[in-house]
Amino acid sequence: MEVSLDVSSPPDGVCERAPPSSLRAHVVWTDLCVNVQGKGGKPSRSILVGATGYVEPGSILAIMGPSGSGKSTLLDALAGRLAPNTVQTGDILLNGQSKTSLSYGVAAYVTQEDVLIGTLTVFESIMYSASLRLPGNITKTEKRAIVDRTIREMGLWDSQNSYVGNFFLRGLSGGEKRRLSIALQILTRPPLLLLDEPTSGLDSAAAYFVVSTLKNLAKEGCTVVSSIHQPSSEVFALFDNLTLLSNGHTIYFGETANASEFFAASNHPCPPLRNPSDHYLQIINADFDQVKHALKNLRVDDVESTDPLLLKTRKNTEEVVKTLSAAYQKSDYSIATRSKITHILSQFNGKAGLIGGSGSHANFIQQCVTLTQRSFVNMTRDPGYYWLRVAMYTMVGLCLGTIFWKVGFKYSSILVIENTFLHYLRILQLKLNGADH
Ligand SMILES: Nc1ncnc2c1ncn2[C@@H]1O[C@H](COP(=O)(O)OP(=O)(O)OP(=O)(O)O)[C@@H](O)[C@H]1O
Repeated sequence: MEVSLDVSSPPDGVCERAPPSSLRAHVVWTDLCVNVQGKGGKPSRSILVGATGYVEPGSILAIMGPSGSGKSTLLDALAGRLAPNTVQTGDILLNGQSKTSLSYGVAAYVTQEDVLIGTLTVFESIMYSASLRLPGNITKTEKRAIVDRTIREMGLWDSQNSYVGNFFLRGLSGGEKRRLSIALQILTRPPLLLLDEPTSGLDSAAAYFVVSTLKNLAKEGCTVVSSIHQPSSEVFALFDNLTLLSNGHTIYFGETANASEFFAASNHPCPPLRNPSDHYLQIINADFDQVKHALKNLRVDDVESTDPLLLKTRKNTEEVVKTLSAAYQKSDYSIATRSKITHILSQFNGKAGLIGGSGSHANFIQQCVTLTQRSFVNMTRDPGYYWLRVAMYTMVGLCLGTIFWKVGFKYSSILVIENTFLHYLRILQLKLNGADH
């Protein structure tokens, strides 16, 4: 996959639109549980168990864990967008107050799937989004500057005139689409930015670039929470805090740099020269049990010599997860997390700390004009959506039109039309009867 990073404008630059201090988001969650209701009398299933943590403006939190460990569930709970078949207990507080729903502009969420319009170029996608979401009172030049800066920040400068792409149209690579999705969300500099696997589909250089950009947004005062799969050691080191989940249980929450101490104290030290994030994930990923089993069946024992963690000496993951989770609950890291939460909440004691979004998006007319324009561009460029329909309706028009061709304007013309229909019906009936026999 080829990505073009605009090295002439490194991400650590512009802070013109950082959220003001009144719009900074301190988020804490305590004893957060999410259960999925069972269908047809089946018991409910826990997908997040007693998660406790915090994230502050200026810092970036990584949510890591094997597939199905509950990363997206935690992000969804923080964003208030859990599925209707789930039940949430525990507290999520935004600036000390219970968060029911977030005001417009407070939080932005980059989902795991890219939701983009394939017929627009990168520039158009960001420009239309800017017209819809930036305040109506900013000038065209300011808007253009914000769009250009966002394109540069996400390393999309060289491909700004490329189409996003769809079934009919070859467009951006998967990584570029991912960066465009992020660009659309950081455009408004939201106080709280949640991202579900923003680096999936990116190579290590592009992943580093994206996370560096997120880190710079955090430095501007944004609160960033991101789930991430298998980061390189350089990318991993960019995160300030880490929450490690396995099967919904918290294995670790705390400073990223302290995780190695915790694992060492729990008899799972990270071997020298190993990427720490790979090490933590290998220990808590039950899929490696199956790898071990499969390799044992294939008698591939010599793999043990290169990676003792994976084969004979590997303990059952379920046991390891239970031990680590219990060790974390009793550890100083868990105590430190709770006392930090108390400290954060004490800042908002008695104060109305719930931030409201700027609410400053384009007015109704501006939205209507932008959406109509975007829809027209989309329709005219999409052969499936527009041109095929034009062809289909022309054909239908011709078929119906020929029935009335030269029938005249007399009363008897109605009979001619009726007879024509009856004639067609008779042919149809005969054909059907013929098919029956
Ligand atoms: N609404 C739901 N209904 C039923 N099961 C759900 C629901 N949401 C999540 N789950 C289940 O909960 C578990 C955790 O899901 P989640 O999407 O949070 O995992 P994840 O760590 O983000 O995984 P991945 O890395 O593969 O995206 C999975 O087993 C998933 O099937």
